[in-house]
Amino acid sequence: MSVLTREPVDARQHHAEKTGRVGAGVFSPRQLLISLPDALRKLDPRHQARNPVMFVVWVGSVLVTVFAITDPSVFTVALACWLWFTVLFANLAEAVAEGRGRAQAETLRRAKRETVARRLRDGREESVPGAELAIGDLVVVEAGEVIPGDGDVVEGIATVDESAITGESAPVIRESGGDLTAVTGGTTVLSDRIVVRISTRPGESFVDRMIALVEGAKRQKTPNEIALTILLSTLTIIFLLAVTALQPMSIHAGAPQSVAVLVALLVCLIPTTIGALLSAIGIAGMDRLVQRNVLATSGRAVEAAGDVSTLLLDKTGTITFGNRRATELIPVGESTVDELCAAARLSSLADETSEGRSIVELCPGFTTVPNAEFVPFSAQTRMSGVDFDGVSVRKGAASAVTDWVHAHGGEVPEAVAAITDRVAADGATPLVCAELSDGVATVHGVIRLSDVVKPGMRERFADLRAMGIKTVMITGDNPLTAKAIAAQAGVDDYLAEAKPEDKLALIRAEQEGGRLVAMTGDGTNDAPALAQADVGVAMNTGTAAAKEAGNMVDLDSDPTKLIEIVAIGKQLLITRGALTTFSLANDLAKYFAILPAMFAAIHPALDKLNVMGLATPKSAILSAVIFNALVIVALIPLALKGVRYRPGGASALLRRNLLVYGLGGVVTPFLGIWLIDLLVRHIPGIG
Ligand SMILES: Nc1ncnc2c1ncn2[C@@H]1O[C@H](COP(=O)(O)OP(=O)(O)OP(=O)(O)O)[C@@H](O)[C@H]1O
Ligand SMILES: [K+]
Ligand SMILES: [Mg+2]
Repeated sequence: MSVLTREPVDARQHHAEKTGRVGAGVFSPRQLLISLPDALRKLDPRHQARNPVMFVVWVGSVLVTVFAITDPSVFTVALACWLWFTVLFANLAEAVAEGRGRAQAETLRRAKRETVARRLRDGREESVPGAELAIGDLVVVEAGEVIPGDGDVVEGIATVDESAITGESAPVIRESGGDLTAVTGGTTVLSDRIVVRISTRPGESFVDRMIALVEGAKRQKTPNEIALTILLSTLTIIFLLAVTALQPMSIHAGAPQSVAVLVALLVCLIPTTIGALLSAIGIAGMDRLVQRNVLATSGRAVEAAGDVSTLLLDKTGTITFGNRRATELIPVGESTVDELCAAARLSSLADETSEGRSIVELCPGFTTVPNAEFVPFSAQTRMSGVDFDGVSVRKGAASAVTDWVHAHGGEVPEAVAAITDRVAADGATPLVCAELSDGVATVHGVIRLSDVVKPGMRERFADLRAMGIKTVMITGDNPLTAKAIAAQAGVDDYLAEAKPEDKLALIRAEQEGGRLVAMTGDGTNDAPALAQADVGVAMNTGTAAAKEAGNMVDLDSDPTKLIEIVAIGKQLLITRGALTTFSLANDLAKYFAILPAMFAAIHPALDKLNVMGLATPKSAILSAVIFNALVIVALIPLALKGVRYRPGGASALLRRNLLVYGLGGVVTPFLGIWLIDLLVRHIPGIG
């Protein structure tokens, strides 16, 4: 089964082409033009009110426009225009960011086809529209048919084409039992026949939620965004008070200022750059995840990913390929290979897990057991088997079967421990097979389940270590196997014989230390832990319960995707920080442009502050406002693409960004305003 392998780079590019998803870094000026109508629509004050900083600019624009109409001059008209441009450019940033998601939503809508479902009722089949299915309904889907809704396969095995949602053309296998049961409405069955139990209401399906997500329809401010908005609003209020207080002082000094000039000063002082780009940065972060085939249900999860310090991965199917197969039978004591084979086969006849199926394949034969009562595998008991005619057969983890044999008064031969240790030391999983008949419990032998560590794991975990993230492997498997696989894969730590509640407890313990925990998983038994983790990434191949519990789904079902998710989260936080720094720093130069201009008439000494040698007070003020607006457009590409993130020490990164964006923020406006002034001074009535 190559279902879980991925050829990352080529496949993703191919995917981007196929689904029309634009690469995250690509930004073309054309997008600005396309998004213009949306940006104009966002001039609606109800929309502006959501962003306090830009709302102040909006109100200022209205005020200056009123003066430009009642008492027109070249200066006030130009000022009014550029104030409106400032608001428009901020809208444009958001509209461009949203526009990218809309293209993706369009592709997804195509996956939402009208379907006719073959519903099973009392053993009979009836045709109903896909939109009328209810949770719990059973539907039959055969080769060539579209799956009518999200659900879990409860019967059969089939290959499914999921390219409509993942963009990946290679078919995937979906089967009942085990951790590959989830199917998505809108995908197509390619071969065989499956029965699916519907798990979501129509209109709330996975594809519906994906569409809402990429369109940003349900986008809510994240906690960090809210905190930053409060900070920016506070600064805005302070500057508003300062500028208002300036007027009585100016009047007292004999140089009353026009409302237009006061508005210009205020707009230049308040943090408009970050205010304009904040929401675009958040949307772009989500978008970068979608580009990598990860869907997050909340922006909060993306942010948390940037601060994660511990990563929990399960072993089977995550670090290893997970298609554990029986490869060897080792009888012990009196038992022969044939006896072990027969017992192993019996205990696996109704075992729907891939392990169980592989045992039946390894031990062919015809067995019919009337009145058999099958005992399915559970992560709690770590055993599976069958009871019939007073005979019980069990196979399972060595410790579990040993306990079972002891409980029935039997003895486990000493050879068993040596064999299981040997098998486990290779990183394989030993299952012990035992039988209880006529009140006597006997061990038949050991089954070796082989599994292989995915390639490249060691390097990826080393990357995580460089990012300061600890990796912990958690597995239900025995300590020896766990140790062997942990060493092969290069994780920092491991927890063996973990039951679902142990996974949950481990996450809680890490979180108590104030650490943010990320976890990937696919099984129903992973669901509680996925829900508890700050970042819970469910594999798309996993069960519906796992996908419901987590706050992200990886369509590629690549557990190491978490490395990219963390990088995207970090990039989001860094971009926001860098542009905030730049925004606050670049307001500084504007004091030097505007304050001397305002008071040059009464305090000629202030002209010393006019270090840029700006032509006239009007040209100085207008140039500052124009620069303030243009810098927003200039930074849209950076806001969308994100500041580059390289794994490394956090303090080195902080120092570098302070230097680049802090110092850059101070210097750029001096240059920019000076250049704009060179042009503006030629406008009659200004220069
Ligand atoms: N079908 C099965 N029948 C009987 N025993 C099984 C079966 N599948 C697994 N086991 C035993 O139960 C143990 C626990 O399985 P479980 O699925 O909880 O964890 P795991 O798959 O080994 O690890 P992970 O948590 O990494 O997926 C296995 O290590 C194995 O010894
Ligand atoms: K500003
Ligand atoms: Mg498992």
